[in-house]
Amino acid sequence: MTPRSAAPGSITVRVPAKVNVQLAVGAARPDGFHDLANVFLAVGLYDEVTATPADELRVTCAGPGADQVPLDRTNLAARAAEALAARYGRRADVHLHIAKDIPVAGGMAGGSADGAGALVACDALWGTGASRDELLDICAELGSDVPFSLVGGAALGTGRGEKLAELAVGGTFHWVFAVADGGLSTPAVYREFDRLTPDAPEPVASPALLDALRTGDPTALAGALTNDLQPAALSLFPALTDTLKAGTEAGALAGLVSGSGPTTAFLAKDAESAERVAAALRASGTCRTARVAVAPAPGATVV
Ligand SMILES: C[C@](O)(CO)[C@H](O)COP(=O)(O)OP(=O)(O)OC[C@H]1O[C@@H](n2ccc(N)nc2=O)[C@H](O)[C@@H]1O
Ligand SMILES: Nc1ncnc2c1ncn2[C@@H]1O[C@H](COP(=O)(O)OP(=O)(O)OP(=O)(O)O)[C@@H](O)[C@H]1O
Repeated sequence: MTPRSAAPGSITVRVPAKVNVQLAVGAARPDGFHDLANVFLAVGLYDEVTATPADELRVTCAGPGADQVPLDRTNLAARAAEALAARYGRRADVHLHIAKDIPVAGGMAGGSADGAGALVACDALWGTGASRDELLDICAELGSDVPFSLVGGAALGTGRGEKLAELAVGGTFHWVFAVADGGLSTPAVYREFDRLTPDAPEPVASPALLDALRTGDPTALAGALTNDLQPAALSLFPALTDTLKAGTEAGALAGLVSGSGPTTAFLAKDAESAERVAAALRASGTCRTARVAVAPAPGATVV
C-alpha cells in the first residue's frame, strides 16, 4: 500500500478503539494494579496520529473532546515519543498531531491508542528499526491498555492487561457505542470496585466467550459478555442504567459498560439492527450520541 502522508516527511498512523468483551478483575496487588483476565476486541473507531519533524516536541489535537486532551508532556503520545527517543539516544524533535475520533475518557482506550500510534509513527519517521517486542515493551511502560492498541484484533490480556495472547475471531461483530455526557476516571472506578468487591476471586477467561469469538456467533458472544467493573461504573454514574435499558429495549442482543466506562457498548445481530439501535439510543435522551462500529479492527497501522 502507498502511504498517504499529511505533509511531506510526515507519517500518519491509524489506531483503533477497544471494547472489553470480558473484563475479569482480581484483588488489588501490592503495586496498586489489579490482575485481570481482559479479553480485548479492537473496534473500528479510530484516532490518527501524524508525526512531522519539528524543532522540539509539540502535541496538537483536533476533534470531538479535544479540549479535554492534555497537550503537555503528560499526553500519552508525547510520553511514547520521549520513551522511544530515550531508548535510541536521540531528541524527541517531533510534532505529533492527534485527529481524535475515539471518545475521550470513555473507557475505549483513546489515550492508549494515541500512545501506540505515536510510537509507531515516530519509529517509522526516525527509522529506529525497533523490533515489535521492543515496541510492545515501551507500550507496557506507558499503560496497561497500550500494548493492545498496537496489536489490535482480539487478545487476552493477563497481568495488569499488558501480557497479550492473540485470539482468533471467526466473523464480523456489529457494535453500537453510546457516548455518555461526561467521563469516568479509570483509577476511581478500580477504587470503587475494591470497595464493592472485598473478596475478588482470581480472574479467569471464560471458555464460552473465547469460543463465541472463535466461531463469530453474535448471539453466543452476547450471552457471554461480562465486565466486573460494571457495578463500580454504575455506582459512580447511575444514569448509565437508563442507557443500558434503552439499548437493549431497542433490540440489541446485549449491552455492557465498556471497560471503566462511561461509554456503553451494545452488540447487535447485524448491520441493520446496529443502525436501528443507534438511532433509538440517539432519540432516547440517555446519551450524548451513539456510534456504530464493526469488529475486529486492525491494530496501529501506517496509512
Ligand atoms: C479498564 C481498562 O481500560 C480495561 O482494559 C484498563 O484496565 C485500564 O488500562 P489503562 O487506562 O491503560 O490503565 P493504566 O494507565 O495502566 O493505569 C491507570 C490506573 O488504573 C488502575 N488499574 C489499571 C489497570 C489494572 N490492571 N489495574 C488497575 O488498578 C490503577 O489505579 C492505575 O493507576
Ligand atoms: N492522547 C490522549 N488522549 C486522550 N486523553 C489523554 C491522552 N493523553 C492523556 N490523556 C488523559 O487521560 C485521560 C483518560 O483518557 P482516555 O481517553 O485514554 O480514557 P479511557 O478511554 O477511559 O482510557 P482506558 O479505556 O484506557 O481506561 C483523559 O482524561 C486525559 O486527561
